[in-house]
Amino acid sequence: MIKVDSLKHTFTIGKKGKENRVEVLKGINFNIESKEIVAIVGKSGSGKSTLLQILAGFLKADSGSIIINNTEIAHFSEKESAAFRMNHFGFVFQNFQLLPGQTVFENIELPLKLKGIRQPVRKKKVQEILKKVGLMEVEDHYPNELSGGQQQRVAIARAMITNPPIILADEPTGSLDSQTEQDILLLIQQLNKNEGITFVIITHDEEVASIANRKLRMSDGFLVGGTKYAF
Ligand SMILES: Nc1ncnc2c1ncn2[C@@H]1O[C@H](COP(=O)(O)OP(=O)(O)OP(=O)(O)O)[C@@H](O)[C@H]1O
Repeated sequence: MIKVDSLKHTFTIGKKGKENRVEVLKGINFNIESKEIVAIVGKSGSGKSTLLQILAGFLKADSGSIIINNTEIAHFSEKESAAFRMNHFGFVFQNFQLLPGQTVFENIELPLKLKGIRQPVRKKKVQEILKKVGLMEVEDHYPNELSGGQQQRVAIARAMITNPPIILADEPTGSLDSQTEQDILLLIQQLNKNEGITFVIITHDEEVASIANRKLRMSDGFLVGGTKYAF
Protein backbone atom coordinates (compact mmCIF):
# COMPACT_ATOMS: atom_id res chain seq x y z
CA MET A 1 0.00 0.00 0.00
CA ILE A 2 2.86 2.40 0.88
CA LYS A 3 6.25 1.82 -0.74
CA VAL A 4 9.04 4.28 -0.01
CA ASP A 5 12.38 4.02 -1.77
CA SER A 6 15.65 5.97 -1.31
CA LEU A 7 13.91 8.96 0.22
CA LYS A 8 16.30 11.81 1.06
CA HIS A 9 15.78 15.19 2.64
CA THR A 10 18.16 17.89 3.84
CA PHE A 11 17.17 21.13 5.60
CA THR A 12 19.30 24.24 5.24
CA ILE A 13 19.13 26.17 8.49
CA GLY A 14 20.62 29.30 10.00
CA LYS A 15 21.59 32.76 8.73
CA LYS A 16 22.49 33.36 5.10
CA GLY A 17 26.24 32.95 4.64
CA LYS A 18 26.43 30.80 7.79
CA GLU A 19 23.95 28.11 6.80
CA ASN A 20 24.15 24.59 8.07
CA ARG A 21 22.89 21.64 6.12
CA VAL A 22 21.09 19.04 8.20
CA GLU A 23 20.73 15.74 6.38
CA VAL A 24 17.58 14.44 8.07
CA LEU A 25 16.60 11.58 5.75
CA LYS A 26 19.58 9.86 4.14
CA GLY A 27 17.85 7.22 2.05
CA ILE A 28 14.72 5.81 3.65
CA ASN A 29 13.23 2.53 2.43
CA PHE A 30 10.14 0.79 3.77
CA ASN A 31 6.89 -0.85 2.78
CA ILE A 32 3.62 -0.73 4.68
CA GLU A 33 0.90 -3.19 3.85
CA SER A 34 -2.79 -2.46 3.83
CA LYS A 35 -4.45 -2.82 7.27
CA GLU A 36 -1.17 -2.70 9.21
CA ILE A 37 -0.54 -0.58 12.28
CA VAL A 38 3.06 0.63 12.03
CA ALA A 39 4.84 2.61 14.74
CA ILE A 40 7.68 4.92 13.82
CA VAL A 41 9.92 5.44 16.81
CA GLY A 42 13.23 7.23 17.35
CA LYS A 43 14.96 9.99 19.30
CA SER A 44 13.72 13.56 19.30
CA GLY A 45 15.06 15.29 16.18
CA SER A 46 15.65 12.03 14.32
CA GLY A 47 13.30 13.03 11.50
CA LYS A 48 10.03 11.23 12.29
CA SER A 49 7.77 14.24 11.74
CA THR A 50 9.71 15.21 8.62
CA LEU A 51 9.01 11.76 7.20
CA LEU A 52 5.30 12.06 7.99
CA GLN A 53 5.12 15.54 6.42
CA ILE A 54 6.72 14.18 3.27
CA LEU A 55 4.39 11.14 3.15
CA ALA A 56 1.41 13.48 3.42
CA GLY A 57 2.78 15.77 0.70
CA PHE A 58 3.07 18.83 2.96
CA LEU A 59 6.81 18.83 2.30
CA LYS A 60 8.68 17.71 -0.83
CA ALA A 61 11.58 15.31 -0.46
CA ASP A 62 14.83 16.15 -2.26
CA SER A 63 14.80 12.78 -3.99
CA GLY A 64 13.35 9.30 -3.81
CA SER A 65 10.08 7.61 -4.51
CA ILE A 66 6.79 7.29 -2.60
CA ILE A 67 4.22 4.98 -4.12
CA ILE A 68 0.81 4.84 -2.48
CA ASN A 69 -1.79 2.48 -3.92
CA ASN A 70 0.25 2.22 -7.13
CA THR A 71 0.54 6.00 -7.58
CA GLU A 72 3.91 7.76 -7.46
CA ILE A 73 3.29 10.88 -5.36
CA ALA A 74 6.82 12.15 -4.62
CA HIS A 75 6.81 14.60 -7.53
CA PHE A 76 3.24 15.83 -7.27
CA SER A 77 2.50 19.57 -7.50
CA GLU A 78 0.94 21.21 -4.42
CA LYS A 79 -2.49 20.98 -6.01
CA GLU A 80 -2.07 17.29 -6.85
CA SER A 81 -0.79 16.60 -3.32
CA ALA A 82 -3.79 18.34 -1.76
CA ALA A 83 -6.25 16.34 -3.85
CA PHE A 84 -4.44 13.06 -3.16
CA ARG A 85 -4.24 13.85 0.57
CA MET A 86 -7.98 14.49 0.78
CA ASN A 87 -8.76 11.03 -0.64
CA HIS A 88 -6.06 8.96 1.03
CA PHE A 89 -5.08 10.35 4.43
CA GLY A 90 -6.63 11.28 7.72
CA PHE A 91 -4.53 13.08 10.35
CA VAL A 92 -4.39 12.89 14.12
CA PHE A 93 -2.08 15.11 16.16
CA GLN A 94 -0.92 15.26 19.77
CA ASN A 95 -2.76 18.54 20.41
CA PHE A 96 -5.99 17.47 18.64
CA GLN A 97 -6.16 20.59 16.41
CA LEU A 98 -9.93 20.99 16.63
CA LEU A 99 -11.65 24.24 15.65
CA PRO A 100 -12.60 25.86 18.99
CA GLY A 101 -15.61 27.80 17.64
CA GLN A 102 -17.22 24.71 16.10
CA THR A 103 -19.17 21.98 17.87
CA VAL A 104 -18.15 18.31 17.91
CA PHE A 105 -20.62 17.65 15.09
CA GLU A 106 -19.31 20.57 13.02
CA ASN A 107 -15.65 19.64 13.54
CA ILE A 108 -16.29 16.11 12.30
CA GLU A 109 -18.48 17.34 9.43
CA LEU A 110 -15.87 19.76 8.06
CA PRO A 111 -13.92 17.42 5.72
CA LEU A 112 -17.21 16.36 4.11
CA LYS A 113 -18.13 20.01 3.52
CA LEU A 114 -14.73 20.59 1.92
CA LYS A 115 -15.42 17.66 -0.37
CA GLY A 116 -18.76 19.16 -1.39
CA ILE A 117 -20.91 16.38 0.12
CA ARG A 118 -24.57 17.36 0.54
CA GLN A 119 -26.02 18.12 3.97
CA PRO A 120 -28.34 15.09 4.43
CA VAL A 121 -25.48 12.72 3.53
CA ARG A 122 -23.12 14.61 5.87
CA LYS A 123 -25.56 14.35 8.76
CA LYS A 124 -25.98 10.61 8.32
CA LYS A 125 -22.23 9.99 8.08
CA VAL A 126 -21.38 12.14 11.11
CA GLN A 127 -24.02 10.36 13.17
CA GLU A 128 -22.63 6.95 12.18
CA ILE A 129 -19.12 8.00 13.17
CA LEU A 130 -20.24 9.58 16.46
CA LYS A 131 -21.63 6.17 17.35
CA LYS A 132 -18.40 4.38 16.36
CA VAL A 133 -16.20 6.59 18.51
CA GLY A 134 -18.70 6.87 21.40
CA LEU A 135 -19.46 10.59 21.28
CA MET A 136 -23.21 10.70 20.68
CA GLU A 137 -23.94 12.52 23.93
CA VAL A 138 -21.58 15.41 23.20
CA GLU A 139 -22.27 16.20 19.55
CA ASP A 140 -23.40 19.77 20.37
CA HIS A 141 -20.56 20.51 22.76
CA TYR A 142 -17.56 22.70 21.98
CA PRO A 143 -14.01 21.27 22.18
CA ASN A 144 -13.14 23.16 25.40
CA GLU A 145 -16.09 21.46 27.12
CA LEU A 146 -14.57 18.01 26.51
CA SER A 147 -11.87 15.94 28.22
CA GLY A 148 -8.59 15.33 26.38
CA GLY A 149 -9.65 11.79 25.50
CA GLN A 150 -12.97 13.00 24.12
CA GLN A 151 -11.20 15.67 22.07
CA GLN A 152 -8.91 13.05 20.58
CA ARG A 153 -11.95 10.91 19.74
CA VAL A 154 -13.37 13.90 17.84
CA ALA A 155 -10.05 14.29 16.00
CA ILE A 156 -10.05 10.58 15.11
CA ALA A 157 -13.67 10.79 13.93
CA ARG A 158 -12.78 13.81 11.78
CA ALA A 159 -9.76 11.94 10.38
CA MET A 160 -11.88 8.98 9.29
CA ILE A 161 -15.08 10.68 8.14
CA THR A 162 -14.04 10.64 4.47
CA ASN A 163 -13.05 6.94 4.68
CA PRO A 164 -9.34 7.45 4.00
CA PRO A 165 -7.44 4.16 3.77
CA ILE A 166 -4.56 5.54 5.87
CA ILE A 167 -4.44 7.56 9.10
CA LEU A 168 -1.17 9.31 9.93
CA ALA A 169 -0.91 10.02 13.65
CA ASP A 170 1.82 12.09 15.31
CA GLU A 171 2.03 11.27 19.06
CA PRO A 172 -1.75 10.70 19.26
CA THR A 173 -1.72 10.03 23.00
CA GLY A 174 1.07 12.45 23.93
CA SER A 175 -1.30 14.78 25.80
CA LEU A 176 -3.34 12.11 27.57
CA ASP A 177 -3.11 10.37 30.95
CA SER A 178 -2.40 6.66 30.93
CA GLN A 179 -6.01 5.45 31.35
CA THR A 180 -7.22 7.73 28.54
CA GLU A 181 -4.26 6.62 26.45
CA GLN A 182 -5.43 3.01 26.82
CA ASP A 183 -8.95 3.99 25.68
CA ILE A 184 -7.62 5.74 22.58
CA LEU A 185 -5.28 2.84 21.76
CA LEU A 186 -8.22 0.47 22.01
CA LEU A 187 -10.22 2.68 19.66
CA ILE A 188 -7.35 2.71 17.15
CA GLN A 189 -7.15 -1.09 17.29
CA GLN A 190 -10.93 -1.40 16.80
CA LEU A 191 -10.92 0.96 13.82
CA ASN A 192 -8.00 -0.93 12.33
CA LYS A 193 -9.76 -4.25 12.75
CA ASN A 194 -13.35 -3.28 11.94
CA GLU A 195 -12.83 -0.58 9.32
CA GLY A 196 -9.54 -1.86 7.85
CA ILE A 197 -7.80 1.49 8.32
CA THR A 198 -4.00 1.43 8.04
CA PHE A 199 -2.33 3.43 10.81
CA VAL A 200 1.15 4.98 10.71
CA ILE A 201 1.87 6.29 14.20
CA ILE A 202 4.82 8.36 15.35
CA THR A 203 5.49 7.82 19.02
CA HIS A 204 8.01 8.00 21.84
CA ASP A 205 5.81 5.79 23.94
CA GLU A 206 6.37 2.04 24.25
CA GLU A 207 2.68 1.49 25.18
CA VAL A 208 1.64 3.03 21.88
CA ALA A 209 4.29 1.11 19.93
CA SER A 210 3.05 -2.11 21.53
CA ILE A 211 -0.24 -2.01 19.57
CA ALA A 212 1.66 -1.88 16.28
CA ASN A 213 2.18 -4.89 14.03
CA ARG A 214 5.64 -3.50 13.29
CA LYS A 215 7.99 -0.95 14.77
CA LEU A 216 10.30 1.04 12.48
CA ARG A 217 13.10 3.04 14.12
CA MET A 218 14.52 6.31 12.77
CA SER A 219 18.21 6.31 13.45
CA ASP A 220 20.95 8.46 11.95
CA GLY A 221 18.84 9.32 8.89
CA PHE A 222 17.77 5.76 8.17
CA LEU A 223 14.71 3.74 9.07
CA VAL A 224 15.58 0.35 10.48
CA GLY A 225 13.71 -2.65 11.85
CA GLY A 226 10.39 -3.94 10.82
CA THR A 227 10.06 -7.30 12.45
CA LYS A 228 6.45 -8.44 12.43
CA TYR A 229 4.96 -8.99 15.86
CA ALA A 230 2.87 -12.09 16.25
CA PHE A 231 -0.55 -11.61 17.83
N1 LIG B 1 11.16 23.30 8.70
C1 LIG B 1 12.38 22.98 9.13
N2 LIG B 1 13.44 23.75 8.81
C2 LIG B 1 14.68 23.44 9.21
N3 LIG B 1 14.98 22.36 9.95
C3 LIG B 1 13.98 21.55 10.32
C4 LIG B 1 12.63 21.82 9.94
N4 LIG B 1 11.84 20.85 10.45
C5 LIG B 1 12.66 20.01 11.12
N5 LIG B 1 13.95 20.43 11.05
C6 LIG B 1 15.10 19.76 11.63
O1 LIG B 1 15.10 18.43 11.16
C7 LIG B 1 15.44 17.52 12.21
C8 LIG B 1 14.36 16.48 12.36
O2 LIG B 1 13.17 17.09 12.90
P1 LIG B 1 11.81 16.29 13.10
O3 LIG B 1 10.82 17.24 13.65
O4 LIG B 1 11.46 15.57 11.84
O5 LIG B 1 12.25 15.22 14.20
P2 LIG B 1 11.35 14.27 15.13
O6 LIG B 1 12.01 12.95 15.14
O7 LIG B 1 9.93 14.31 14.66
O8 LIG B 1 11.48 14.97 16.54
P3 LIG B 1 10.44 15.01 17.80
O9 LIG B 1 10.34 13.60 18.28
O10 LIG B 1 11.13 15.92 18.77
O11 LIG B 1 9.15 15.58 17.28
C9 LIG B 1 15.72 18.37 13.44
O12 LIG B 1 17.11 18.57 13.52
C10 LIG B 1 15.02 19.66 13.14
O13 LIG B 1 15.67 20.75 13.75
